[in-house]
Amino acid sequence: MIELMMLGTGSGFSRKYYNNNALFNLNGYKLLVDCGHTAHRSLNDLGMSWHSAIDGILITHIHADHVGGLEEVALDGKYKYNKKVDLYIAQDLVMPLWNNCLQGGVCDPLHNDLSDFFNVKAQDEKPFQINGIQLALIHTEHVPGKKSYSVLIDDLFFSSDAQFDEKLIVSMNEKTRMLFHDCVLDKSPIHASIDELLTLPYDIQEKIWIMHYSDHLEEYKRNNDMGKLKILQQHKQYLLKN
Ligand SMILES: Nc1ccn([C@@H]2O[C@@H]3COP(=O)(O)O[C@H]3[C@H]2O)c(=O)n1
Ligand SMILES: [Zn+2]
Ligand SMILES: [Zn+2]
Repeated sequence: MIELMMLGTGSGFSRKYYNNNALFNLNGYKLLVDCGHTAHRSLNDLGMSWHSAIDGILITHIHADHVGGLEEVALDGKYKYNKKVDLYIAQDLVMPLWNNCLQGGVCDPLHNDLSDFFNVKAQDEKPFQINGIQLALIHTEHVPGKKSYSVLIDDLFFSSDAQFDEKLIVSMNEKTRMLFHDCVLDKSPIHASIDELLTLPYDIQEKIWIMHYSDHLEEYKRNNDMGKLKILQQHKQYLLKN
């Protein structure tokens, strides 16, 4: 069984839709894909809290809309709930996450390693399993020179933040049933844009759910053709597989 609830569907600096963070239920294991700085407010809006709502977190890359909520999980986990969640992350992001992001906020003389706060499950790009469901990280281009990953979850593709890569989308279309893709409404050198996604044939567009969009989505939709693309909505529960 796979369910999805987006804690947010907004672009990096969205005020309206919160950070693009995805709460998957994988046969009962609750995996949060990316934990940005709005994740806790979003959970609170739903009457939930990270310590009961999350078993593990997967991080795709180091931008605040994807990692900004981790400090609370680390500190609250250690000092309030005595709970360490699993942390799935590409091997080559472990040091950047610790050195350039979390260490300053959470370290003290007794706790100076990511594993003091999380059950770190570093991954390469080989498939791995969570609760009987296969996942794999796929290195994708986002900011030039900065490591970033998309994720395959069973027969679902989740881009996180990625440039438009037609070859990758075509190959993922063959392998997967649904594609969740970031989509900016203006041009961007680091994210797929709606104009780029609309160059894809209709049979591929039909399988794409856009996310990580700008706050003026509704206005854009009223005035522009969105082809066959579907819009992934914040706080809506999707049953993706029985
Ligand atoms: N080279 C870059 C790097 C970052 N950015 C902006 O910063 C945001 C960080 O989160 P994001 O969701 O990846 O979106 C990025 C851009 O808005 C950008 O516009 N150009
Ligand atoms: Zn982002
Ligand atoms: Zn990003």
